[in-house]
Amino acid sequence: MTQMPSALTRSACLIDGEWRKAASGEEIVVTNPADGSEVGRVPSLSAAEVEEAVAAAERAFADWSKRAARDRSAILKRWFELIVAHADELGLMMTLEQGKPLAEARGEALYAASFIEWFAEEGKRVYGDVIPSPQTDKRILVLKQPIGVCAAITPWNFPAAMITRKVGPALAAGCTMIVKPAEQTPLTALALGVLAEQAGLPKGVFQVVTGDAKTVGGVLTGSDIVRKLSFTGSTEIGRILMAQSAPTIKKLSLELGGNAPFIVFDDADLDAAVEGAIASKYRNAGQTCVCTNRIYVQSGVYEAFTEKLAARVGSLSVGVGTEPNVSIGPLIDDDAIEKVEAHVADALEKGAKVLAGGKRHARGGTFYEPTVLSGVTQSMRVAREETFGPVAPVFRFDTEEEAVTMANATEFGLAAYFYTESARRVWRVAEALEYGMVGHNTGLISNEVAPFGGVKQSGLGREGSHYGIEDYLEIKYLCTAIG
Ligand SMILES: NC(=O)c1ccc[n+]([C@@H]2O[C@H](COP(=O)([O-])OP(=O)(O)OC[C@H]3O[C@@H](n4cnc5c(N)ncnc54)[C@H](O)[C@@H]3O)[C@@H](O)[C@H]2O)c1
Ligand SMILES: O=C[C@H](O)CS(=O)(=O)O
Repeated sequence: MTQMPSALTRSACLIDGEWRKAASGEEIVVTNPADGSEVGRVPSLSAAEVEEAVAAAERAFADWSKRAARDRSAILKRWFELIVAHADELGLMMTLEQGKPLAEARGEALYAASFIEWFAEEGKRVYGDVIPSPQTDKRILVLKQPIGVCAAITPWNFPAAMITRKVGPALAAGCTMIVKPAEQTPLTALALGVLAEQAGLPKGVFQVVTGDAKTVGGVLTGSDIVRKLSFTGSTEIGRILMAQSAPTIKKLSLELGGNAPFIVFDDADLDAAVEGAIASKYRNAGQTCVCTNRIYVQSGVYEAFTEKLAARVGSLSVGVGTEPNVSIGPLIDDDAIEKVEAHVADALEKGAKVLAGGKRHARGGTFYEPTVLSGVTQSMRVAREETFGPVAPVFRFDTEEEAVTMANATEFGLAAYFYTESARRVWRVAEALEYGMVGHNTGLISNEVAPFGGVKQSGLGREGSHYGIEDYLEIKYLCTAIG
């Protein structure tokens, strides 16, 4: 049985520079989605213990916010280097608690590290403004200052990157951060805490708390000391947290659900489009917020594209993430595979056909065959709901206008993709798609330098890029009389 790397594994929370268990002794068991085996345990903290972390973050803010950006940057760079140096161990931890194949998991560790490296530099370029005054005896300046104590609540599908995409800008800006990871994948978050300590982050600057989501979330959203909440997860929970944050007027960053369309026009490079669809659809077994959820193919190439896609999908290997050459790991839990099954069943009942997969994998558990459905229509659940699994429903369209209208027919607006060789069409379609991020002739758009985020009910704000640090800063206007 593959074990968690002991040097990075903690069964305690990081609070005020100490590794602490819950006074009650209550714990949350962490299991491997591939076989349900226990891979670790973490504390189930009480509200009072989370409050202690909030108080520690406030104490740490006094010094951390006043340090020179260059000094904060130096510590963040050491953290970056340690994450890179431990990418193999962090990858193994993610495979064991989240299920993704080792190669993907190690890739996520490096992706997570890239946000720390990026914001270690961005923190040194938090510039203000000097504005020409309308009065000659006054000077007008704009300062940017760190918000203060921040909290982050993160999802299970990217146990490392969804944390560093928030903690990197927060700490670079001079804020302090308390993270509540998903109950399914807390061990990776705690491992980041181990490396943060080794990097020299002062106590209280970065803390990791685990426990009942409503209990921990209730403290983090209800405390007036916490001035900002950054949440990544479902739109349903995002609405709840937004409402809970209202009484204290918290600044919010919300990275929520998606329902990405993938449009293939008649003039597309079909082989490239198939590879792009594979990359976008089946990454993390389809469990990413920017995964293609609907594939729209123009009539002239519908049969050719679906035939190529089905053949390619048939070559994807399903297995335990620690095994070699595995493309598709298990889904995170029973609820996840039951939702995938329900979406496929609904589509088939309404006339769709299975071109590949279409059922649970012979390995059992939460393994599902990578699936391609043809003959899909807007009346089916896969058109309206985020499947969050390895299912590619392929719709047919005739005109560009029809494709864009169907692509936009959702309350979500995170990512969209389209393939065409027409330069004129690139501008028309990219501007018409109601999404925060658009990929043209590519199915992979995520990196640390670009603004990641959605519109409509996919969220608020942007992460990564030079925009990402703005959400952790307050603008102060200074008017000084010199007469
Ligand atoms: N936009 C993005 O960048 C992005 C990235 C990853 C995942 N997601 C979305 O997240 C969803 C899947 O992830 P998930 O299942 O972990 O989402 P989720 O919303 O169920 O959980 C996300 C986090 O919220 C916590 N949580 C749940 N209920 C809570 C409550 N009442 N109070 C406080 N915290 C609570 C969970 O413990 C977890 O830490 C999908 O919709 C996916 O699209 C979005
Ligand atoms: O689930 C969506 C995350 O944001 C993952 S990624 O940033 O697209 O890799």
